[in-house]
Amino acid sequence: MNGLGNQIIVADLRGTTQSVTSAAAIAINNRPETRFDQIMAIHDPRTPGTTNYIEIINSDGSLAQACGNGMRCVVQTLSAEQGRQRFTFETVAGILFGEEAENGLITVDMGTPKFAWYDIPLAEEFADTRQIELQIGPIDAPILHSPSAMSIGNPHATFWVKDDVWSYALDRFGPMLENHPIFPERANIGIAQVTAPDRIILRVWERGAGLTEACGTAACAALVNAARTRRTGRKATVTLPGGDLVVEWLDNDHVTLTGPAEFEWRGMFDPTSGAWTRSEAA
Ligand SMILES: N[C@@H](CCC[C@H](N)C(=O)O)C(=O)O
Repeated sequence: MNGLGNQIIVADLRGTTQSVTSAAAIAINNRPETRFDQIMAIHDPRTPGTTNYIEIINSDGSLAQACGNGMRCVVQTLSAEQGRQRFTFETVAGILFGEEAENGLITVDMGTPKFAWYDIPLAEEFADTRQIELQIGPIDAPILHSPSAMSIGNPHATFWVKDDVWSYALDRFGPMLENHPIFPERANIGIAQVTAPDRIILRVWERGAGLTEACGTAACAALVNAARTRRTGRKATVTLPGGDLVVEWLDNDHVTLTGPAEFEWRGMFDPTSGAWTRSEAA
């Protein structure tokens, strides 16, 4: 599937006790026809009252706590299968809600943001994570500096720029920033330009996946970080290379993410041979 242009594999593991191993994820991603950003593995529910347990695997084989675009793909998959629109999921980060609207757009409630340095987590104490000390480039003329940091289940840093987000070599800076010692669990790195109180342009280097067409949790982080630094209001359209997402930070502190999700093809994966059999195109 794709969630606004990024490649998502939705793996149906219901009725099994299997999970996607790190080695299997790397092997699947090494095949050009099955490159992905994340695998969303759907499991049977573990907690009463939830629809399914969802496991999230990055293309480098690491586990992620949250994935906004992938969750929309999961909602789309289950709503096409079951004819119902509302779902309650459990992930390692907690309980999430997802809903498909009449117009086909999908909204996921991504839960509440966390700002304390130890919750993000950061390696050292910062009293105020709206602006942390981190920069790249010459000390007296940094190229990127003073990002806002937060967690929306997974760790994010949003760097603010006034000019074109495309003029920054994110493919070069991304790996350095993702793996900077200030982020003990690594981090997703966004470069954001606020163009109006309700509009943000965003590019993202994803932890464990690299440059992406779209990252839902980074869009949530950009809006929340923009609102808490008074750059925007609490609702904005976030434009990523793959298209637009609408993010809202509600009065009850939850953050919602709305956007599309599309099928590309369905198939069966044989873990022994590593081969896919395509059964149905979108
Ligand atoms: N593509 C995602 C985020 C996926 C997880 C991320 N790479 C991480 O490791 O935290 C999204 O749409 O939110």
